[in-house]
Amino acid sequence: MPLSMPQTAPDTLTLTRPDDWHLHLRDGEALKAVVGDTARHFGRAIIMPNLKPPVTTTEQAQAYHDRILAALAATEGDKARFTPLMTLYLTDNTTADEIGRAKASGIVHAVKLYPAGATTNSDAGVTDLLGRCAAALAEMERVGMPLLVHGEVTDPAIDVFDREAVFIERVMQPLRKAFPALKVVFEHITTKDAADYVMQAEGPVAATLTPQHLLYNRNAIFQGGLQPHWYCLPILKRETHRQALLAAATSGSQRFFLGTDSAPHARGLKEQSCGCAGCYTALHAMALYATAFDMVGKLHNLEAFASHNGPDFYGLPRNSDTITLVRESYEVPEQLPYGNTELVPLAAGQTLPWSVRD
Ligand SMILES: NC(=O)N[C@@H](CC(=O)O)C(=O)O
Ligand SMILES: [Zn+2]
Ligand SMILES: [Zn+2]
Repeated sequence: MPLSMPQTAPDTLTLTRPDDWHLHLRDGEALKAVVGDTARHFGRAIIMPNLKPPVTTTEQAQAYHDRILAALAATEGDKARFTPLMTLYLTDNTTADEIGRAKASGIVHAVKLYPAGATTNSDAGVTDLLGRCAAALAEMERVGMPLLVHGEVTDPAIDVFDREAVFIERVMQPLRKAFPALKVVFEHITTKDAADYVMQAEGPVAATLTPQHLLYNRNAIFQGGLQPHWYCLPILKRETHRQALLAAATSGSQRFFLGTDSAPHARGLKEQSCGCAGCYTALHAMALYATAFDMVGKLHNLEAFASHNGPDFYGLPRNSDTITLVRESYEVPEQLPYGNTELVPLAAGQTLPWSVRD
């Protein structure tokens, strides 16, 4: 066989233990229900701060961190192994001092921008980034604290499918011009526009990609009827975007890494007249990502995406142990317990070609 022929895809794949760089764990009973799913396969996760009320101070982040570890200890999870990496929710009132405290804490690893009104629990979000948050951003740039961005404009005149692309010109470019050394992660990108922007931008910019945006296009939301469990924000886009995202994720570029955006909502809150946005993937994220990488013959680039690029960008050590993926079918459960209700995972009832050897 000539050397240039693609290698036959393997049936087992051992990789450095991955991390999840974008995760919603919620709080209380919901937290207890889901934290074990992430801790089973991932070493660390960046914990989103969009609780009610949001996590806006280092003190609140410390308390939330401790609740996560307590919830983990109360499940069968291994407390010593999983590390929650905390974030602060940026508001119009976040001070440079608060950024200093966050940096000094050692447990807060990033600050999250939610444009006000863009997504779940974003009411307290930022109304005017450069106008209101310049002092906080300057301090973040100075101390090397990454800004994580939900990149959608909220202008009602902009079509919901165009909100990410318009965000690049209206917010991302002015932000990066004003703070060129600020580390920025364009979270859960969903368009070719965002993938191209991140690939070509100068300076410390990266992006996370979810399994749903690599595997599905917007047809999934309407397949045979309205499918609320495929509804998340930013919303799934057309097939050309999915292909561009999958190409970026599997390219080997260091700028793209794993962030599930696993976002649990009780079944009843998704299956109602006004359903919540968010897909639950913590349980089977690695099986979903392996399926996506395998589809384009790029399993050999999964380890960089899942386990290397994230810690390298954040300036953290890579994990030292491993997990093993096997080409054995995995049946996604129809539902999972969630406090006194239930949770429907993404692709519930379907069979995936890959699973994690537990
Ligand atoms: N992705 C989602 O659709 N929902 C997230 C919020 C977010 O990440 O935008 C949630 O908290 O439910
Ligand atoms: Zn978001
Ligand atoms: Zn999210």
